[in-house]
Amino acid sequence: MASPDALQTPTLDAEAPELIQRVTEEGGYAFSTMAALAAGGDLRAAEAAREMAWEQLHSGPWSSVLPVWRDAYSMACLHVAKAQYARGELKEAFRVLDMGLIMGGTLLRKDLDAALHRLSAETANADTVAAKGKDEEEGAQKSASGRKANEVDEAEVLRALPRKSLSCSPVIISDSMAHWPARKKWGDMEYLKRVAGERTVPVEVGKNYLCSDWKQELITFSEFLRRIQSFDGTSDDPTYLAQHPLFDQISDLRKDILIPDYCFAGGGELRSLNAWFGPAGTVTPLHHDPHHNILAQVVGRKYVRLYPASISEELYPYSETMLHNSSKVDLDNIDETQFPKVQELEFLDCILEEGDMLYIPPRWWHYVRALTVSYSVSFWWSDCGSSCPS
Ligand SMILES: O=C(O)CCC(=O)C(=O)O
Ligand SMILES: [Fe+2]
Repeated sequence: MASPDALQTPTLDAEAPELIQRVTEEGGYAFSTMAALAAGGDLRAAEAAREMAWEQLHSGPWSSVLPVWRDAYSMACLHVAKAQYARGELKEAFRVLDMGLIMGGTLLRKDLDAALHRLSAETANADTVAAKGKDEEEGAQKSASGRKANEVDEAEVLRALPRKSLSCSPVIISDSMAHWPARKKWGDMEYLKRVAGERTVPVEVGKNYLCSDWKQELITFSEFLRRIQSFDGTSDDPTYLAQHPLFDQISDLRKDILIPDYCFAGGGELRSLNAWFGPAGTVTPLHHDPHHNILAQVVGRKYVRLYPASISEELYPYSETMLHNSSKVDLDNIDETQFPKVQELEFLDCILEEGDMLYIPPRWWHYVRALTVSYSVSFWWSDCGSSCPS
């Protein structure tokens, strides 16, 4: 049951008049009227305001959405959640606040976080028990060189990468995260359900993001964990919580990880922390990123294949702007007529074991396949000009 006192929203209370003024200047008269009613606790007005802001967020490409509408969306979410909370509708309030964090602007983030914190504390003792499943383990198979990426010769590649300090080459860093609380806690589904079960997260469903039937969904973390447990690799497509800033969204999970010191070497600046959680069989197709990356393997194992930035043209990057950092080559099923030389290209590969971190230099191509249920965290950072040669 919700406690009688309301969810506190100090930033909203302070910023509301100016925010409403700015929305009105952008023509959002109806929104402003509804927001004013919502401030008095009117749930239907709050929902109407949220709908209006949602429409604005979907009125064109994301980059053209005015920031004021993103803040307006957060504002409406806070009003909806407050009204739901007052009615004891805690699950609904969780979802709405998470939507505010995922889709909204930065202005009211503190209030969204504080409200979620309050809800989490109140539901901490809720019954979250469910059957614990077995991790799916995909056996690595022996094969000749020029093998497909899903045919891993474990003996050959295991720990094939050199172990040394960070350089311009990929390197595995072992035994550097034993002290992370996540290493002990995340193996326990009940813990994850307890701290994040009610939270809404964006997930990807499909073979991989380059496939036509790939889609995105918003589901609760509990539902996500249920899908991981029940995924058998045959009937459905895997659900992948991929490249999501989960730790900005769920502060309890952020407490479980530590930023590796390497990310600050050379005066670098941290760019993003992302979660990559999923069942065995998720694939991130061959692509490259502009930043330095430490991919930390907290739970489970992953196969990673890497090609240097210097051979980019031989990997047939897409020409479209959105996909220019992805390769047209499907490493799981290489089309040899279209890409005859790819089999001959040299690559590095490894199995990233639980507790390992992999340093991936900027613009190095990488393909990643989960061999078991897998929870990884990536840390992207930029340096100050002394970048590795491409
Ligand atoms: O783990 C994965 O599936 C992909 C990770 C990745 O591409 C990255 O960290 O940049
Ligand atoms: Fe990547």
